[in-house]
Amino acid sequence: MKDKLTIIKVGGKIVEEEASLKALLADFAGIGGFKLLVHGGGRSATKLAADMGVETKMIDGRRVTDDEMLRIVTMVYGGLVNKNIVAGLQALDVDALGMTGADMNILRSRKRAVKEVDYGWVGDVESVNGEALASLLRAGIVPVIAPLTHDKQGHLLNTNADTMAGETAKGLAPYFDVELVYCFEKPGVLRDENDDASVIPFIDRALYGRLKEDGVVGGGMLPKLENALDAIDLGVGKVIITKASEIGNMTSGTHIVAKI
Ligand SMILES: Nc1ncnc2c1ncn2[C@@H]1O[C@H](COP(=O)(O)OP(=O)(O)O)[C@@H](O)[C@H]1O
Ligand SMILES: CC(=O)N[C@@H](CCC(=O)OP(=O)(O)O)C(=O)O
Repeated sequence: MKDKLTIIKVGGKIVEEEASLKALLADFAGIGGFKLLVHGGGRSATKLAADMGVETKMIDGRRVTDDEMLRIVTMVYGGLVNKNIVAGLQALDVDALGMTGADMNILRSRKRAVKEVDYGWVGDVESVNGEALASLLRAGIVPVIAPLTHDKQGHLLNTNADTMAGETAKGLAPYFDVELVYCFEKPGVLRDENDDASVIPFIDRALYGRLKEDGVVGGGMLPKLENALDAIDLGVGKVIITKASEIGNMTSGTHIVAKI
């Protein structure tokens, strides 16, 4: 039997506020066994960009990343957000190691081809060095991964943090029994975004198609659900989308399944 590994993805709204991040890190520190954290920080990047007079453009939950925006996201994700999380976890006696996809070549990607949209310096993941991550985990280290990848030609690429989490989970599935938790500020995927009691308990690919068509899910929820469904199809044992305060509770939130 494989050892259990818990992968937590935490995004923008939680990481940008000191109090919610602190609470999340304390809950993460309390998770037993092997664990890994993938973080976003989209909102912090948008804020810094605005302070610098740089406009943000998002399409289907993904950031259009020109030269200037790549510099901003590298500073925010690889620097500010990542290192604050690492310091916070070290204070809780979690032996965290902050990494981007370029470090140890853990996530290599290819610049997204221009079709209807030119996303600029955005990477689609091509390979995950699961072995390197597994050896870090087995050495007692807790990787903290920022949403940046590289193309092995010297370029960093901006990569959606939900994709980073899904790809990391798939890359580690041969080594561990992986549970992937996407956490955010709401209690799960909601039928009515303004009603926290309307959590959809199970979503499979067919239901996702209908929810997207009906406009029930949109924006940042699209990459989350697409990556969650891919992870379930490719060997990840369990995927849930839930509230940040519920990361230790694998029965909460929305469960992503192959078939309802
Ligand atoms: N049906 C839905 N249920 C819950 N959230 C939804 C739904 N549809 C769209 N969303 C939006 O998706 C957002 C989460 O995606 P995102 O902002 O990318 O989060 P994060 O940065 O935490 O990953 C929510 O804040 C919400 O506004
Ligand atoms: C290509 C792309 O969209 N990259 C994302 C990476 C950060 C992210 O996903 O952050 P959250 O999890 O906080 O949304 C972006 O720049 O917004």
